[in-house]
Amino acid sequence: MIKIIVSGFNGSMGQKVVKMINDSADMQLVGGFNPVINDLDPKSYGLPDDVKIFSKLEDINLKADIWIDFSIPSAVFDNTKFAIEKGIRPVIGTSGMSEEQTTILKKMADDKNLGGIIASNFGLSAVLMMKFAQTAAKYFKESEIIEKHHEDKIDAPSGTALNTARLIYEARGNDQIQHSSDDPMNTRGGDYHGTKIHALRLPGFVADEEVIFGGIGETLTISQSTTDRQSFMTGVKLAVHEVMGKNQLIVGLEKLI
Ligand SMILES: NC(=O)C1=CN([C@@H]2O[C@H](COP(=O)(O)OP(=O)(O)OC[C@H]3O[C@@H](n4cnc5c(N)ncnc54)[C@H](OP(=O)(O)O)[C@@H]3O)[C@@H](O)[C@H]2O)C=CC1
Ligand SMILES: O=C(O)C1=N[C@H](C(=O)O)C[C@H](O)C1
Repeated sequence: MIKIIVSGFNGSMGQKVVKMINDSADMQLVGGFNPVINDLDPKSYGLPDDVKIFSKLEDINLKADIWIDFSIPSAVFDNTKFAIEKGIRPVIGTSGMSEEQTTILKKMADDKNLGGIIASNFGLSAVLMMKFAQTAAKYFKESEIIEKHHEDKIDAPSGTALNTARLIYEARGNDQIQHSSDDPMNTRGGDYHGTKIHALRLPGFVADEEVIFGGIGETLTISQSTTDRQSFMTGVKLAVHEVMGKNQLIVGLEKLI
């Protein structure tokens, strides 16, 4: 049985993850973490009595195999550091970590031979979009990204958009167009590794992304649309199983599928 703690267990994603665990024969929810709550009674969240709810990292004293994190950008680094220090394999979906923070966490986990994953997106359509964009990047030197999310999303641009831009950059190698600085009205988006990113936050969206490549006399658009957060659960479940057999921290679900 794979014993799991869910950080952000009562959020939009956390609730889907809790259901996914409860529906899986080989997984067991042992703990939930959220420092914003006062009520530590599992029954208040519709959870069985044997699930322990924590509001302080230092109180977490459970034996667990996996730490799943869908919390907030400002907390995810410390949460993941805590899990790695405790020898709990991190499966991290929370966005907003810098490349430097990811590098630090990867080194910490790798030094302990601890499996884990940080994935900007657990959805199949987004992961395939990133893979296709990597292929297209070899043939088109210019690209821009438009990402569209619900109005409650804290961070911009999205982790997926940043990861897409980074993968495009890696695929191009040195063959990279350099952009001049942003125009004064800042209507041209932010530049990340040579790809401009435009972030929309509007009611009506869950999570969409378009990667647009421009060439001489032609454009190529790769787009994906998320209409239900349930779509992320296949990837989260796969990640949980995969990291149980790994001894390093993987960055990106595209490395596993
Ligand atoms: N990788 C992927 O595939 C996906 C990633 N995400 C990312 O996951 C994160 C969560 O998204 P979503 O569920 O929509 O957001 P929600 O706001 O619905 O959920 C976040 C939860 O975390 C709680 N929380 C606040 N502070 C902390 C903390 N320090 N530690 C643990 N939990 C905390 C919040 O509590 P309270 O509400 O009480 O403040 C809330 O319950 C975001 O960063 C989002 O970008 C989302 C979808 C897919
Ligand atoms: O906040 C969200 O909703 C999502 N966040 C992730 C991101 O920042 O890319 C993944 C997906 O886009 C949904």
